[in-house]
Amino acid sequence: MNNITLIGMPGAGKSTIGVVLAKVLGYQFLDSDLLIQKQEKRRLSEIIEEEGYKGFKDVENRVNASIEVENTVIATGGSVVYCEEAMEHLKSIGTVVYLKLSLNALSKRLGNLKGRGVLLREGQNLTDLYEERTPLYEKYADIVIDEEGKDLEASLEILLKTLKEK
Ligand SMILES: Nc1ncnc2c1ncn2[C@@H]1O[C@H](COP(=O)(O)OP(=O)(O)O)[C@@H](O)[C@H]1O
Ligand SMILES: O=C(O)C1=C[C@@H](OP(=O)(O)O)[C@@H](O)[C@H](O)C1
Ligand SMILES: [Mg+2]
Repeated sequence: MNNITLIGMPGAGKSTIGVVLAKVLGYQFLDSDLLIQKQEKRRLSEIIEEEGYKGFKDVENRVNASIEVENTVIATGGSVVYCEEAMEHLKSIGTVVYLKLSLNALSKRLGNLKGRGVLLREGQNLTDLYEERTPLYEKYADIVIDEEGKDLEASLEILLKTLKEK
């Protein structure tokens, strides 16, 4: 199926770039974080607070693994790469694009991680998270887009060019 799924660290621009990409391609746009909130009738922060780290991942896995769409840009939450079943499903319904940004650039872009609802285990910081997740983003990516030093327009341009060449 002809979908494009965006993965990457929180703050990489999955939601921001995703909606513009969908417009340019004439696709639908789906933010799977919002789908989780809709299905659970709770905000992400409430799910994390009430269900804990593992509970949130179970919800995230279930919701993402159940997405059935066509011609859609799907912006995922940064933690979806922990969900094996969901990732295999997303790979089976389209192209997975990793929006890659250095730790340095991300830390400038992101404010308070907890306040943003980033899924952190006890004692984990942004560096730990980056090191833990980078191999997973790379493992699942069909395409890697390096956003370093690029504004939104430049990132979008290279993404469109890469998709066309594929
Ligand atoms: N080149 C860029 N591409 C995408 N977003 C950018 C860029 N530069 C700055 N930003 C900002 O970074 C943030 C990305 O947030 P968001 O789209 O919510 O990311 P994600 O969904 O990956 O967590 C937004 O505030 C956006 O304005
Ligand atoms: O990376 C994370 O741990 C998370 C990122 C959030 O989405 P964004 O990646 O869109 O910020 C959201 O899914 C959730 O709060 C957990
Ligand atoms: Mg997002």
